[in-house]
Amino acid sequence: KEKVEITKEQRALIKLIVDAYNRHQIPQDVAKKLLQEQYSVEENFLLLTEMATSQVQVLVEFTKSIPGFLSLDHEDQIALLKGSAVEAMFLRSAQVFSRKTPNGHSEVLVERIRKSGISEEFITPMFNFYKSIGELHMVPEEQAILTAITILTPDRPYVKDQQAVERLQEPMLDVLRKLCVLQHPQEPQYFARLLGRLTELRTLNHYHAEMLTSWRMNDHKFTPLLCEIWDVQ
Ligand SMILES: COc1ccc(-c2nc3ccccc3n2[C@H](C(=O)Nc2c(C)cccc2C)C2CCCCC2)c(OC)c1
Repeated sequence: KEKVEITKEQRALIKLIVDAYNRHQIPQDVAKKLLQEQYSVEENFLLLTEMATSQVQVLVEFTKSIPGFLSLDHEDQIALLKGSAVEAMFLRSAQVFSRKTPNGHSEVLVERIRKSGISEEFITPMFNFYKSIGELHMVPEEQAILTAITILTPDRPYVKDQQAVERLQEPMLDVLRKLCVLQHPQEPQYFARLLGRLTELRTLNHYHAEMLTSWRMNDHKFTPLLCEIWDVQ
């Protein structure tokens, strides 16, 4: 049985990524806000665009802390951020969703999201994803490194030097694989299941623009940053 060991360098990499991930957290009060009261469809849409806008700003700061990212070609840096922002948002939403909200409250959260204004057809795939993330019971290290791996996806549109991105993603994949083996010894397939979530995440990418434009209200306003990141307006 191969003895899995995290090297000193890998421990330093984990610490660097986790610190950056914790440093750049958006106010987690969105779930609390949602539990407090029922908002109108318009208020929910505004809350969503505010949350998404601040999430993109947080994502940029987190990404800048990934070793080697700032040495990539500048246009490739933009392509990686643009290509992963929506996935990072859903990953973050899934983590907020599956965080231990006091029991009984998660039904309230589910109801609030169901009635938020999002079109019926997107609720099932979105909740399926949140549930599949929740079932993994990821530890914070895994969440932070999985987000870094999502950002460092070499085959995003318009990335020119994919090899350079692969060289940054590989050490992250290696350290995540070791973490999974050490944190979930009973589940040898845990690492594979974790990566499988990234595939599910990409499918949410396809719907996200329509999720927004089909929000049950008229004249959807987006911030300039969101127009950049989301394929809307
Ligand atoms: C594109 O369509 C989406 C995207 C995300 C959600 C979403 N899933 C959530 C799960 C738990 C808690 C809140 C959740 N959100 C929204 C939110 O803010 N997500 C969020 C963001 C955006 C950034 C950082 C962090 C988070 C949590 C609430 C926005 C206000 C209406 C209700 C959803 C969504 O719900 C209908 C539709």
